[in-house]
Amino acid sequence: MRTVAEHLEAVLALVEPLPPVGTELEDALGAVLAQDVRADDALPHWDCSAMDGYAVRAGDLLGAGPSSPVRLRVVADLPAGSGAEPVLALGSAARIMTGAPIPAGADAVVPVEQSDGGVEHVVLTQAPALGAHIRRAGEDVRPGDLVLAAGTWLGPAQLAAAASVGAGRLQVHRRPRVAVLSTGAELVPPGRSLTYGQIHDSNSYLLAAAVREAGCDAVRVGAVPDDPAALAEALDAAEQQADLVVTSGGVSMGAYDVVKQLLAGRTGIDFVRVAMQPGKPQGLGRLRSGTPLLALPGNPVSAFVSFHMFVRPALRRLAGHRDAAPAVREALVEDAWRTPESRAQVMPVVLVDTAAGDGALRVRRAVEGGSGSHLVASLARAHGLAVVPAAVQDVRPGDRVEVLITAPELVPSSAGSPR
Ligand SMILES: Nc1nc2c(c(=O)[nH]1)N[C@H]1C(S)=C(S)[C@@H](COP(=O)(O)OP(=O)(O)OC[C@H]3O[C@@H](n4cnc5c(N)ncnc54)[C@H](O)[C@@H]3O)O[C@H]1N2
Ligand code: MOO
Repeated sequence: MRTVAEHLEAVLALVEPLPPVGTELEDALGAVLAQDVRADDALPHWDCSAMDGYAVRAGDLLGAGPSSPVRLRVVADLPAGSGAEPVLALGSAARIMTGAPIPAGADAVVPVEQSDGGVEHVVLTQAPALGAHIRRAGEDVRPGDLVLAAGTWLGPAQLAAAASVGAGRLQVHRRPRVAVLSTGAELVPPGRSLTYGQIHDSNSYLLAAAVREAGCDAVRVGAVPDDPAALAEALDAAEQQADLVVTSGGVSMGAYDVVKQLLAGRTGIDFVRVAMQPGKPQGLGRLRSGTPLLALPGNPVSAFVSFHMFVRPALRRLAGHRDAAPAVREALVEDAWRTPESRAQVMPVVLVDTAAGDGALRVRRAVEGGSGSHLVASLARAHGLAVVPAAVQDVRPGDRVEVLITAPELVPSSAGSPR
């Protein structure tokens, strides 16, 4: 048996970041940058006002106050976007709006609230400090600064940073495309009725959705029967249209384990046992045209766990993330359970509110008494997966575990921030 870390390394060796493509900023959400973004210009571009008010020479207002107002001539009106370049002589002011460039000669801004709001002349009742309410050029970014480094994930704030330095198009790693298929003679699509012995295919929905949630495109091929010829045909089609093929089922010891039957003899494909519960049997390798394949076990919880432990990191690497490991959070365990000997255990858990007030995340098993890899409907309750190392045999209340949050939207706000 190989360790989780060894298997993850073997999985990651199958994939590389996808090549860069040019994209409009608008379409780049969730992609990973394949270029550095630098600023040509300073940001702010020039000294500008942080308030709606009057640009002044502070020296004109020494001693100004509510009982000693000072009257200045207003020589310009400067809305944001104004290209005017007035010069303030002694005894003058410019009406200025937030974001407009500070005129030459001005060295402070007095907010409109400290004035009579005059248009030709203004009466000011405040002596501003030198530089008051002026945003300085280059405070945010200096010319030539690195704004976003290659490898950065692009969320809303990152797109705004790119936009602010004028980058309208970006080079990003192409979004991974993943073909998902499940295997099993017993599988029937949801929406159709079952005969005795049949079940509904949930894994192809589970895995396609997990792929999409990870920011990738999924082609859900659906269920393929336990027939090697049919599977060969489906895999040939899948590998032509995908950067990665993910299957579920048919990798264990059964007489009809079709994935293993078809692929076990092929060079470049291995079927291995990973010291992990659930998710012990795993297949991996390259299909005929070199497309990587990850063959996950068919039990739904095993497939879900395998996705988060192995497929998700592979997707992150394909997508261009420098760090393949998704973020984990440390949590305190509330209940107790035994774990299998010498195997890491990945337990579906919920985050709970204990009103302890110490800010720590606390978890309990999502299913009382069980880590059964067939408990697919119960899996829907879980907020995350606690990863218990192989060396641990007993998990006790108060123990610390690492938790991969898988459903942040389900976590009640009283349980603390899941992210
Ligand atoms: N003799 C042994 N039997 C089994 C072993 C073993 O070591 N020796 N390992 C067990 C473990 S652990 C797992 S995990 C499973 C993995 O089996 P397969 O990957 O071959 O999966 P299947 O046999 O095809 O299915 C297992 C289980 O999951 C259900 N299933 C399959 N696909 C779907 C789907 N798309 N949607 C919903 N449910 C699905 C299937 O009906 C089975 O109940 O092997 C153990 N056996
Ligand atoms: O390893 Mo299996 O994945 O326990 O159910």
